[in-house]
Amino acid sequence: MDSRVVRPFPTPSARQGEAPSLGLTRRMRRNRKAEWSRRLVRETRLTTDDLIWPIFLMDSSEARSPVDWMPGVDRLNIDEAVRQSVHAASLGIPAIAPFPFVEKSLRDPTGSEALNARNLMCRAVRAIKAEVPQIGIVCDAALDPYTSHGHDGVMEGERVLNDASVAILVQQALALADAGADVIAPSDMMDGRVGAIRAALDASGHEDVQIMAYAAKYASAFYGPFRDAIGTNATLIGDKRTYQMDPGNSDEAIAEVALDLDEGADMVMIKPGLPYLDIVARVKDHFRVPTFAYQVSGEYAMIVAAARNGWLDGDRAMMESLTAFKRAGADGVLTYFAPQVAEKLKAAG
Ligand SMILES: NCc1[nH]cc(CCC(=O)O)c1CC(=O)O
Ligand SMILES: [Mg+2]
Repeated sequence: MDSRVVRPFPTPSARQGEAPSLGLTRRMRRNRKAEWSRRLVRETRLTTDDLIWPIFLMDSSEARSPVDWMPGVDRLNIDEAVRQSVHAASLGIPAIAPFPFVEKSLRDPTGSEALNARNLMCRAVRAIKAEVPQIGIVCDAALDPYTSHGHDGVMEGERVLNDASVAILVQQALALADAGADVIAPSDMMDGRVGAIRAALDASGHEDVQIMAYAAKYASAFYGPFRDAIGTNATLIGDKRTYQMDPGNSDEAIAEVALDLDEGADMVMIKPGLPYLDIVARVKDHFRVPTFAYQVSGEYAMIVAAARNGWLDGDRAMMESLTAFKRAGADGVLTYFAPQVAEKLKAAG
């Protein structure tokens, strides 16, 4: 050990000037002494270009209805979703990711409403594209908003079927692409769906539609508030552990990402976000491809709930958590905070 660091500590009563100097060569605090210097040495920054904004859609004459488990987040009707997309584009947010709250009467065992070219998602995508063509629209491919059992695929008894589900997801993806989706984001975790969707998109003139694969999606408790937002907390039977990943696994995430890239994914995603930053870092280091993370509903709810109790500074926790995604290697983040962050970054200049 360096002898300089074993000197006796100055007594607590000693004032700074009177204390014997530790004689340090390197003082890490020097670069932190003022804001200009902290700015100069900062390694990562969050920008508006890093944001994808997930929004919730509903079929309603009301413009908005609050999501109880996500304070500050509302479901939007199509007109309001268009207005909010205009707002997001004006703030410079590159893309939105709509999710539908589907009427209970439209949910059935096979999620057939997902294939309806006039369903809520398809109508919203068309309306947004017509009004704000410059904003990217990332559309989820999964059946859970549409199935009476709340699973992302179709079932036989207790089992969620893989290949039969993929056949339907492909049709759903085509309906979304026909409506004008820029990116298809399969969140279902069936095996082989990226390749099947890619082939079908290519065969139908949608070569330019990108795929953002929810490649490493874990069976997580942090999706709770999302299931309130789209009404699957009431429908879901059992859990999703036979298709979403086990939270204990890391090598398996590498295998999942490798498969999705081989099958044609343009971008990959890790989900949830903050509890899985090790996976984000590992995937980015390993593959060097566009890598995204989803700061999911439960992460949003934790920050907002604590902030509303006065237990933490919500704005700072929001910025810090999102900067952490960038530091871990994410190229961008899906976050319910997107418009707040964009406003804040704009105000800061
Ligand atoms: N295909 C379902 C889906 N797509 C996005 C989320 C969660 C997003 C969030 O919690 O914010 C989920 C939930 C789930 O798998 O049950
Ligand atoms: Mg997979």
